[in-house]
Amino acid sequence: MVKICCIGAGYVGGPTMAVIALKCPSVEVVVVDISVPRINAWNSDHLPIYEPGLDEVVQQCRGRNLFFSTNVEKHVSEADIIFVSVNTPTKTRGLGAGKAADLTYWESAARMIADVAKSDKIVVEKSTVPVKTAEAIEKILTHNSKGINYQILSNPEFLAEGTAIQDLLNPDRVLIGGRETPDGQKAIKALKDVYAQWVPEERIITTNLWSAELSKLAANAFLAQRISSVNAMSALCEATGADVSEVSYAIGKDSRIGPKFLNASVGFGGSCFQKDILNLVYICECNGLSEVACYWKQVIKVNDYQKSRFVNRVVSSMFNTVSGKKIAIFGFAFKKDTGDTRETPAIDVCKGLLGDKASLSIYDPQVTEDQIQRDLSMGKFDWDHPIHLQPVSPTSIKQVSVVWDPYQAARDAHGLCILTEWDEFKRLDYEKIYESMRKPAFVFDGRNVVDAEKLRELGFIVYSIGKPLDPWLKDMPALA
Ligand SMILES: NC(=O)C1=CN([C@@H]2O[C@H](COP(=O)(O)OP(=O)(O)OC[C@H]3O[C@@H](n4cnc5c(N)ncnc54)[C@H](O)[C@@H]3O)[C@@H](O)[C@H]2O)C=CC1
Ligand SMILES: O=C(O)[C@H]1O[C@H](OP(=O)(O)OP(=O)(O)OC[C@H]2O[C@@H](n3ccc(=O)[nH]c3=O)[C@H](O)[C@@H]2O)[C@H](O)[C@@H](O)[C@@H]1O
Repeated sequence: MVKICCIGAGYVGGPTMAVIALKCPSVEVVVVDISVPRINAWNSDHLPIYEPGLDEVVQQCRGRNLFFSTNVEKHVSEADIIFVSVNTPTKTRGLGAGKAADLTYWESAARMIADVAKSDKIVVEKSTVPVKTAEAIEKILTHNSKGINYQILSNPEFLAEGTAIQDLLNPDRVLIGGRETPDGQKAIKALKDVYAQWVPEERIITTNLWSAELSKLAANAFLAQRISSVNAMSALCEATGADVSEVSYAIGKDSRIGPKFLNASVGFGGSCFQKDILNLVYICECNGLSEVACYWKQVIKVNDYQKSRFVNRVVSSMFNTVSGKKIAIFGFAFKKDTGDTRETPAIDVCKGLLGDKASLSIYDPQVTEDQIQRDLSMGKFDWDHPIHLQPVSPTSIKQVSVVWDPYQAARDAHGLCILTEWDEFKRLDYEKIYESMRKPAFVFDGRNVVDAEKLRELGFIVYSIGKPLDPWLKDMPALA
């Protein structure tokens, strides 16, 4: 029986291994982590992450050929294939701070593998890493290899949160990079055999190591660039009276452009887009490609611009001050169908409003008060370290309350900001919400989920990203 061990039971390690276990009943899969609470949660009825369809997959396989354990060394030493899916945050100190990937967790995992391995191993990079990481890992593993043969493969993950199970069951492609030696090719085949149990052969792409590593960074950079492009257009739409949804539809009909990923928003979030682009920028700079670095940096600058543009709209529309005013925040997760708040645009928007002394009442169906308070008090990039290394108990911010009911969040509020596109926000009783709010009542839709015209008929003043402006807002221009 092939034995797989995955180091890192997070958003990638957990779902990915669950699907491998589901589709490969003859493979034993053990997911290990240094975080005891995380592993306990994986072994309970309340999984540590919210992902549609995940519970069912885990229920089918757990205890059969899928196991979760904190006994990292035992399972690593017994495995034939070791996936490494640990955090690769942005460095906050020292060389490359604010840009380069922090490979502390990767390096410690590699050193541990070297310490405990007693047989040949295929080590698979599942985390997103800088190009040439495999070379560094190879050095760590082979430096004191005790005659063990290590093959390093790059097998980046392309799943998106909220659709992870569907993405894993039916991926556009699986990418495997390896050495072009006979041993390297043998290792590629071993991993390919695992995926080939359910992924059609033509969707399994094999490349050299550096192409696979770079393809992951490039894919995220291209995706994020698309959002920054449409968000940049949204600003121009507001200035000219064009409607960004109509523009997106019209350009998306061109088969060379395509319709996906063209939704204007308050900005992209998530644990990876910003981190991976910063990493790409750093690699370009290290290779003397400053023009290329500047090009990609602009994607993040436009994203930051979009978030501050939104805050400025809120403040300027409400007579240039939100001091002491209650603002309801609908949605805190970085996108719908996930409880993940890493790098969510809601953090920057809330901080911007708090900076203008607003008092916030936040509702998100999947995010807890503790998480929101942590996010609003954590330093930049701190969120991407293992949970036991994050700041412990944040001092809670008094102007922030978190409620489990959107109607309660909106009661007596002057304005309402929609920051996540949860489907339920489309179905709320906005008449009831309007009645309970202070007047004039404002809605700032950062995701274009509500029907602005209907809300205007109810009496709201509505701002929708990239849409023709409400006459009220036209008179109150917001400069970012
Ligand atoms: N979240 C996502 O949707 C995607 C993430 N990625 C990449 O995958 C990697 C992992 O991301 P996530 O799963 O989101 O992170 P995560 O933070 O959810 O999970 C990482 C886990 O690794 C554990 N860990 C860290 N060092 C360890 C060690 N030495 N031994 C054992 N466990 C250790 C942590 O305790 C944590 O539970 C990152 O490089 C990320 O860029 C790639 C594609 C999608
Ligand atoms: O490397 C990663 O971590 C992953 O990053 C993204 O996945 P994810 O961040 O989970 O979610 P996306 O659906 O890509 O959304 C990212 C952000 O962009 C925003 N977005 C997305 C699409 C769009 O049209 N407009 C828009 O503002 C979302 O609301 C969200 O805040 C990529 O889509 C995955 O392929 C990749 O594996």
